Amino acid sequence: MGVITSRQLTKSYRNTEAVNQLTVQFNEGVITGLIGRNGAGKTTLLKMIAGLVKKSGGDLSVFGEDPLNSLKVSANSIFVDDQLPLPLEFKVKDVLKEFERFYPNWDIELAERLIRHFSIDLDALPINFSKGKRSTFNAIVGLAAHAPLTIFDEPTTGMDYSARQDFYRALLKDYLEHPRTIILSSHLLNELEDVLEDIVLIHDGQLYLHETVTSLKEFAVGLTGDSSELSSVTSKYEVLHKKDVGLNQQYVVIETQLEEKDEEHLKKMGVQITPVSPADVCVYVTNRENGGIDDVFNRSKHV
Ligand SMILES: Nc1ncnc2c1ncn2[C@@H]1O[C@H](COP(=O)(O)OP(=O)(O)OP(=O)(O)O)[C@@H](O)[C@H]1O
Repeated sequence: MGVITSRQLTKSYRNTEAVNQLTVQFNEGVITGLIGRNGAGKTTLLKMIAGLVKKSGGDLSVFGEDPLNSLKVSANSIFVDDQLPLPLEFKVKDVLKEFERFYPNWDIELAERLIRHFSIDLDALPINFSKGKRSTFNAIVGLAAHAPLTIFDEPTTGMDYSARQDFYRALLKDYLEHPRTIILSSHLLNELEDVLEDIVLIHDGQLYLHETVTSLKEFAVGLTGDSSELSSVTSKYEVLHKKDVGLNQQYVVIETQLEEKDEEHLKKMGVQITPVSPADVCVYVTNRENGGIDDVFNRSKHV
């Protein structure tokens, strides 16, 4: 079931269509990753969902209501990014106490346990935190709120690898204990694969794909081998990505799985067949029109 549905949703800023006629649904009780290149429209979309930004056109429904100025949406959701607006004089312990008033499901015990785990001082002023510490603190608040709709906009900005791994683990464990709808925007899909159930990929404000992580793992297949052998077979498939990897050798990524007879033929010809990670699929799908970075250096394409 879709807790959030948009139809032809648009947000324009002067000459930019940050979100462009986007029709998408986020499923209830699922952790969805919102993925997209820089400027794809992720933050704009998430802010519209949280009721923080006004749409320019189309329809958006969150818990059955237009989220802008909706008490139902603000009472049932939390939006976490790298800026948690707090009074300057608030210490960590003040924030934890204060949030109890705003979030009916606020889990102070979980917040305190996570604060201890991440070595955050209860008497510290969040305003003085380093970038990574601030993100960690905001992420803790986002988890402990146990809001039915929890939105994390690039929650791990500045966190070191170990803090990120701990956050993903905490997110998953807490979600299993308290299932709810979680949307998480990130550039680090390869780190998140095991946490996410669904992936929504947007590009230029539009929906590119909405798949489960499981099906995205089978979305494409990578082939490495002799260029002419490969082109004889791959011409009938949708090629997502191609690059030279040696003398007359290529790596080609095709959409969908190979037909059995093609697979047998390629294997006989010594072609290596490998899975393509969801993170790479997202990169290849959104690079389709621009080509890869190799094309920038391929002078013959620019003459
Ligand atoms: N307040 C604003 N005024 C003008 N343009 C804006 C504003 N907010 C966003 N944009 C533009 O809208 C587009 C989408 O921006 P948005 O921040 O939603 O992308 P994003 O996917 O979150 O990017 P990133 O991954 O870099 O954070 C960009 O071209 C951005 O410059």
